[in-house]
This record gives sequence, structure tokens and C-alpha cells, in this order.
Amino acid sequence: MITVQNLSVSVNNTVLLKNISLEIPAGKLIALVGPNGAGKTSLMKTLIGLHDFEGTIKINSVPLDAVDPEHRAKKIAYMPQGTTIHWPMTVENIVALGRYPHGMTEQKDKSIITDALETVGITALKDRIVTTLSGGERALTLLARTLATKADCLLIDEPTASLDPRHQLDVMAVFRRLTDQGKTIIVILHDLHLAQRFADRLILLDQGRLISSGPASKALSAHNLKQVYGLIEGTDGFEAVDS
Ligand SMILES: Nc1ncnc2c1ncn2[C@@H]1O[C@H](COP(=O)(O)OP(=O)(O)OP(=O)(O)O)[C@@H](O)[C@H]1O
Repeated sequence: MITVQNLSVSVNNTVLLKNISLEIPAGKLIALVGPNGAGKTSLMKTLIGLHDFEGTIKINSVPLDAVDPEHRAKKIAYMPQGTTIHWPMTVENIVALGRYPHGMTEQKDKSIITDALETVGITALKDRIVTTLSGGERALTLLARTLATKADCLLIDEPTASLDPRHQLDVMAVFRRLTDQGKTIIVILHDLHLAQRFADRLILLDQGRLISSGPASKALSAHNLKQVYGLIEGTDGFEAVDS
């Protein structure tokens, strides 16, 4: 479980997050949503210790800064936004980097890597050089690397952005299955329909503030959709309030 109390983050006099308090229970699939620039990535980066902060973050009741970074890397894995990979390595070797915090010693690591490739459906790509892959194939490779960490908690920034509709559904179904098996997954999504359909609860941010945390019906209430996104939910889906 992750507990956040009165969290504020500023970088170079710019306020990224303002007085956020929330609880993220273990074993749940959480969608972190909000408009561009709302603070979603900033919150994820703060949870893995990449930003200085005011307030309290506790992982299983232990303050974040009391957990040594090596142990933290085994417990929490972060997949950043974007799919650029500069090194001409094979897909299998990129996925193997997920084992780095554990050292790469055992046959067990090989089966974990094989499982991660299988889980995201890219076994056939394992010998390809990543710099030759399509954007979606690279995104799946990075996701497999994240799964290969076997961390209890996965923080995943916009994994569906470059995926076709079928792969988006497949990836969300993988997240659902992993959380049903006990993992905690926080995933940044812009597709509110995917968030509504798959997540146990949503965290809605706007302008660095927490607007709502709870089930989709609460977080994406008509009031919040209008105030935060300028949207209303019509019979044909979301529409701009001023259209
Ligand atoms: N290091 C930084 N220095 C200054 N401003 C920053 C820094 N990092 C983020 N910001 C600003 O903080 C705000 C929140 O950024 P963040 O990346 O967390 O948004 P986001 O909700 O993930 O957005 P998006 O959906 O567009 O990816 C943005 O206005 C961004 O420009």
C-alpha cells in the first residue's frame, strides 16, 4: 500500500503538485488520469524518488526516503512515457535489463524474461534489434522489460499511447490479470473509456491538485468531466461542452 499525505512538489519555483493526500491499496489497478500538464508524470516520478517533495510518502508504512534505492527498485518498477530506445540491442536483451536490480545470474531469470515476452505477446520479436521495431512494438518491449522486474508495484506512464485498439485491450487485460494475482499497478491513461472499463479506481488530477480518487462513477462524474476536461458525456461519447 502507498500512502501519500500533504504532498507538494516544486521544481525551479514551478509548482508541479499541490497538497495531495491519497491512499493506494495493494492489489488494485489504478488509472491516473487528468488533462495534459495535470501532474500525472510528476506524481509517478515523485513516488519513485525522482523529485524532492514536501509531505509524506510511505510504502507499506515505511517512509520512501527510508527505503534504500536498490530495495526500492526491486519493489517498484517505473515505465516512463515514450518509446525511444537508442541502443541497437535485441528485444530479449532489452527485456533482460528488467532483471538488472536483481543481478543476472540464474536460469530463473531466463524463464522470467521468457514469461515477460510471452505475456505481452512479443516472443516472435525476441531476436529483433529494437531500433528496427515499430513504435507499438517498442512500447510492448518496454512493457515486457517492466514486467521482467517482477516488482510488486508497477508505475506505467501511458502504455497504450502508441498501440492499436486490439493491443490496448490486450495490455489492459494483462494489467487486470496481474492485479488479480496481487500486483499493484498504477497506469497513466488518456483514454477515459479504457480507464472506466478496466481500473478498480481512478485518481483524477488537474493543475497539480487531486480532484478525485475513487471509482470511475465518482472520479468521472458529470461535474468533474466538465470542470476538468471541458467535456460532457453524450450519446455518441464525450463531447466538448462548448461544441
Ligand atoms: N522539471 C520541470 N520543470 C518545470 N516544469 C515542469 C517540470 N516537470 C514538469 N513540469 C511542468 O509541470 C506540469 C505537469 O507536468 P507532468 O509531466 O507531470 O504532466 P502530465 O499530467 O503527465 O501531462 P501529459 O498528459 O501532457 O503527459 C506541466 O505543466 C509541466 O510543463
